[in-house]
Amino acid sequence: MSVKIEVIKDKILSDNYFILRNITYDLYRNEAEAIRHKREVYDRGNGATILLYNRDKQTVVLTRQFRVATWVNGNADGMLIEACAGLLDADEPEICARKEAIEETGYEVGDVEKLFELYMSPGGVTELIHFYMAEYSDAQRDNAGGGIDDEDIDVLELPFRQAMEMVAKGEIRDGKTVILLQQLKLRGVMD
Ligand SMILES: Nc1nc2c(ncn2[C@@H]2O[C@H](COP(=O)(O)OP(=O)(O)O[C@H]3O[C@H](CO)[C@@H](O)[C@H](O)[C@@H]3O)[C@@H](O)[C@H]2O)c(=O)[nH]1
Ligand SMILES: [Mg+2]
Repeated sequence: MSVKIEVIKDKILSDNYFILRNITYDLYRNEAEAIRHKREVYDRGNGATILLYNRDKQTVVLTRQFRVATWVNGNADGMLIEACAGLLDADEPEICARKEAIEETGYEVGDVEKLFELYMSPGGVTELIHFYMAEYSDAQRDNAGGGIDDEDIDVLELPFRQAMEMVAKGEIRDGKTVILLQQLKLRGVMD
């Protein structure tokens, strides 16, 4: 199948902090007649996320913070449990993952493993997230974590089994975090 796209109009609706665009384009598929689409696209940049796990202790390190986007959409107190993550800004993805681990959880990890890069909400959000995991040890704790600037992040060290139960009960309901926990389960290194 060959696809051709001809952009008719590309308008910035907001560039207040991130960028919201409205793109009008003609989509030609298989030389057929054009279909005209008008779509809003939200560009918040790309990100990296990293799951820290300890095989000996059978634990993972997660974060908990207030997420206003979930609060306006049914999450009563707005608090969300997540693997640590952040926007790339000017960093390479692996550098970003390591930085976020130190800033948010306090752990300075050694080897990190790249899993994959996933679009998280392709209907309208540009974000591509780079996924990593890394083993951590108590000795790698450099600081208490908690984030930078106005971030106010709790660090949670949880038994892996409890984290999986929390997914089943709907207490962990962040997509990237569920994907990472399931990847760890698939490895067979956690009970
Ligand atoms: N002033 C202002 N600050 C903002 C705004 N949006 C975000 N920020 C600030 O920008 C920083 C973003 O923190 P990061 O740790 O880099 O990103 P994140 O919010 O944890 O997560 C991002 O990355 C993940 C992917 O790796 C994503 O899953 C997540 O949706 C998000 O994009 C935070 O200090 C946050 O307060 C905004 O609209 N206005
Ligand atoms: Mg973050």
